[in-house]
Amino acid sequence: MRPFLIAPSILSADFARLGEDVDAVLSAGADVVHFDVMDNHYVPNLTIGPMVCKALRDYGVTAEIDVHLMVKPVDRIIPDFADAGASIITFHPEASEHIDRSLQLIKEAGCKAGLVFNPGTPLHYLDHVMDKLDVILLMSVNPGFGGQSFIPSTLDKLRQVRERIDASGFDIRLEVDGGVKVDNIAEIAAAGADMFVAGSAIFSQPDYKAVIDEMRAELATTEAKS
Ligand SMILES: O=C(CO)[C@H](O)[C@H](O)COP(=O)(O)O
Ligand SMILES: [Fe+2]
Repeated sequence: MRPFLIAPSILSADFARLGEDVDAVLSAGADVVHFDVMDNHYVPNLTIGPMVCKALRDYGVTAEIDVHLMVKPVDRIIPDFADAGASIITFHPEASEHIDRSLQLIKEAGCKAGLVFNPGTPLHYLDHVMDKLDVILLMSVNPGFGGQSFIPSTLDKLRQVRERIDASGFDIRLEVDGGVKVDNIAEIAAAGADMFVAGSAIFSQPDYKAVIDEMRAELATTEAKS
């Protein structure tokens, strides 16, 4: 399995000083910036768009930016995020009229592409697009808000997707998003995830490095077992 990646969700960052907060979490050892885009239509919340992504790039953020689109429709906003410096763009298949086309648009724009599955979304959307995926993101909460509790049935879903990825032979990251914390990250990794979004668990603490170090220590116990 590939090295574990920790991706703080900036949904829980301080929006009044976003550049500094993103710098701080990256300096604390985070790998990827998870960027939650909510449209008050597909999900009942409204957050940030391409201008904020570009502002982070202009501020000097060079880490990968993982744009999690919780929007409907999907396609129109893809080129804007690519131009704004997104590295990875993921979307929810039920929010797209044409999943294959949306994936192609992301790739043509030069970004890595992924599908996101809500806790109740079936995995059959993977059936004919595995060759086009760089990331599969399993939501472990219902999308729309940070600070929710991890839904335990996600562990079984992770195991199923891990099997599908391994059987496919494709190089696909398995990302998990929602309620990830120090005390459950090892179990989540053991179920097959290799990329971990954590918002409130990191940004609610004064010392980001301490939390990220604790997460890595937990992940190391999983690595040692596998
Ligand atoms: O996509 C999301 C919500 O829709 C967020 O990325 C997610 O909830 C992260 O926040 P937390 O770690 O606090 O659960
Ligand atoms: Fe997210």
